[in-house]
Amino acid sequence: MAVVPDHTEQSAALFDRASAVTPGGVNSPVRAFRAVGGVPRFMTHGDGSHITDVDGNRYLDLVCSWGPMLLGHAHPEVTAAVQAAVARGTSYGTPTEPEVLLGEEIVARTPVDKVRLVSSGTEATMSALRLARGFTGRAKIVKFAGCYHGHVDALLAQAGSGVITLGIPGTPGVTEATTADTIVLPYNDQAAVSAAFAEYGDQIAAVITEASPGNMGVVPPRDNFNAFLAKTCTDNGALFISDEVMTGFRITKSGWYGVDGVRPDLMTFGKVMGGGFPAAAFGGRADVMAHLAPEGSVYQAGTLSGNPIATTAGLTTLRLATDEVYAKLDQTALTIQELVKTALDKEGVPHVIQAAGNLFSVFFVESEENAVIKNFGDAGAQVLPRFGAFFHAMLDGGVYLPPSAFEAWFVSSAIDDDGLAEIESALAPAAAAAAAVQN
Ligand SMILES: Cc1ncc(COP(=O)(O)O)c(C=O)c1O
Ligand SMILES: N[C@H](C=O)CCC(=O)O
Repeated sequence: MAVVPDHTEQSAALFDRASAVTPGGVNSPVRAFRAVGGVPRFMTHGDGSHITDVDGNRYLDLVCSWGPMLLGHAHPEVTAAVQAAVARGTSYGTPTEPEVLLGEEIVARTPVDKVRLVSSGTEATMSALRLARGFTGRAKIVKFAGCYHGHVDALLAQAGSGVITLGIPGTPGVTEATTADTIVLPYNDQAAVSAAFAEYGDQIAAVITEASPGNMGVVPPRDNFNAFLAKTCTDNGALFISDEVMTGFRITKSGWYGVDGVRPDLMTFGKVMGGGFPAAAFGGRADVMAHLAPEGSVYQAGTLSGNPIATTAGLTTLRLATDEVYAKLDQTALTIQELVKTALDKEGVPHVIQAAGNLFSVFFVESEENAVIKNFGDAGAQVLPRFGAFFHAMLDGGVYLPPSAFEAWFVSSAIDDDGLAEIESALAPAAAAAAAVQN
């Protein structure tokens, strides 16, 4: 059960101390509550569907560490496997069996022939780009506005997630030279892609896209956009890179690939495959992956890559993520969407809920008439103060949402009927709070 938050003194005190030693008081900008205001909550522990902060407030968690905690917090089998692995030793800088097992699991679940393990989604996309450039001998990369692929210099242009949440137009420190070969196009816009290939076709190494974007809110591909991208790349000798860091092993056993079946040349993974530890991966066609060192000459490396604790946590998580788990995640996500819609409709708050499998988000639009969020521009046209009011009322009601209107909501299989009831009772005052905000 959630404990309705009534104290935040300990979080406030820790935030002050954190701000003295860390920029903005956080180690990743999206945690800072900047877009919604208020004190970020410092968590001490999680159990199943809930997380508890230093003041003893207990929240039903719809962030799930931004995706990884598919099975909920402190799952007993994951915890036991990790404890056993830690007792054996934490890192050797040599190959180990768990990384082979995790690699096999990824290859079995997805269309990649070969996979290389890294420690973060950022590393995965950065390495996939380098490999694509090394393989094709070309420099230019196409990305889409509102897609976020981690904080890779060349991919920060018009990025989603914290970049849009904080309204950062471009990132100082990223040189013009670094982004000179990045072509940024509107998402879901086939004509724009065709025009870019007409102009630069023989210079484009790769198109990278979130498999189904979740970093400008959830904006699924329309009209077979991924299939169109894959074909356009093939026709022009470029590689199609599908970033499944957020969607991989979450939306289905493989990811968004399990929904649209479009086979990319390269894929990137992270989040769920680390089971709450830093593990990520990129993989793809055997002939492309063969260009990677030590087999080929495109260099890529990592002291902690394939770390035995992270790979044990990821492998145990994936093995527990059965068809039944995915069915439950889908049903839970559907029920929450229905609850949100009922509450907002009751208060007459215009909104659109968009989903990609069990990932979804709520857009507080000005009017519901013909409202579909297709791209970054549509996502940016929300009535943002409504989200802030809604977010804080949910938090006060014991439900922890992403503190941004531009992020997906994540469910875990640990959410039960009691958890759904907690969400339902938080929603009534939250919808009223959103309704009270004048446009
Ligand atoms: C689609 C996508 N790609 C890449 C990343 C970067 O992953 P990480 O934060 O592990 O570097 C993220 C999330 O941060 C993401 O959502
Ligand atoms: N939207 C980001 C990843 O998906 C959120 C995680 C972060 O940047 O801390």
